[in-house]
Amino acid sequence: MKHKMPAVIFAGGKSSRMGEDKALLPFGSFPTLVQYQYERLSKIFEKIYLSTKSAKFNFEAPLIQDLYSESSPLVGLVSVFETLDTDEIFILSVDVPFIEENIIKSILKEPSGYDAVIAKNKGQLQPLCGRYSRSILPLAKAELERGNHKLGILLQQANTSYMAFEEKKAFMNLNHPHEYREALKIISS
Ligand SMILES: Nc1nc2c(ncn2[C@@H]2O[C@H](COP(=O)(O)OP(=O)(O)OP(=O)(O)O)[C@@H](O)[C@H]2O)c(=O)[nH]1
Ligand SMILES: [Mg+2]
Repeated sequence: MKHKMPAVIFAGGKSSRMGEDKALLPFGSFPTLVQYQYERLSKIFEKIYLSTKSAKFNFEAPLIQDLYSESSPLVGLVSVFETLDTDEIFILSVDVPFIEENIIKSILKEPSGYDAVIAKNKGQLQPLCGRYSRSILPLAKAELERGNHKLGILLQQANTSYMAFEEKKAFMNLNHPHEYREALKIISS
């Protein structure tokens, strides 16, 4: 059975390190990385939204547009809770194509009651792979108003549960062109 908690793919960044919009890069057998992530999450979640600044995608999917002009995942997070009428969401970044179903499912199994349940891989925080509750919104909004966009700091202040993983590849993050090229080799092998 698919999970009722909505999932949101964050895909509204500037991709300044990639040099072109990474959400729209071809990936695997899909025309874009965002569609690849969307299809994978569709196996787990009933409903998936795309968090973005603009309607830039070439396939049908529900969008949540940013309500603020600054650029950061925090802007996406606040906009999601101010748009959707839902208590909890699962967030995944568009640029982690090798994230595994069992990682997501183990995060979903954690009891609720936290402001956030976030993956930590080899000690490194993965703020865009985790569950967020609406209870984090006042703190998130205050940080946004202060211009402090660091999710790590928000999570430190919140009642956050961290789930430890020791994965080699699953959290590989595509920020630079060489990381995209490496990911293309992995997906085609
Ligand atoms: N909705 C939304 N998503 C964002 C925003 N800024 C970043 N993201 C997403 O958050 C995720 C992680 O951000 P980064 O890896 O830093 O991506 P980025 O900001 O596009 O890339 P850089 O410009 O190289 O930092 C990516 O999936 C981005 O698409 C934003 O302002 N709004
Ligand atoms: Mg960024």
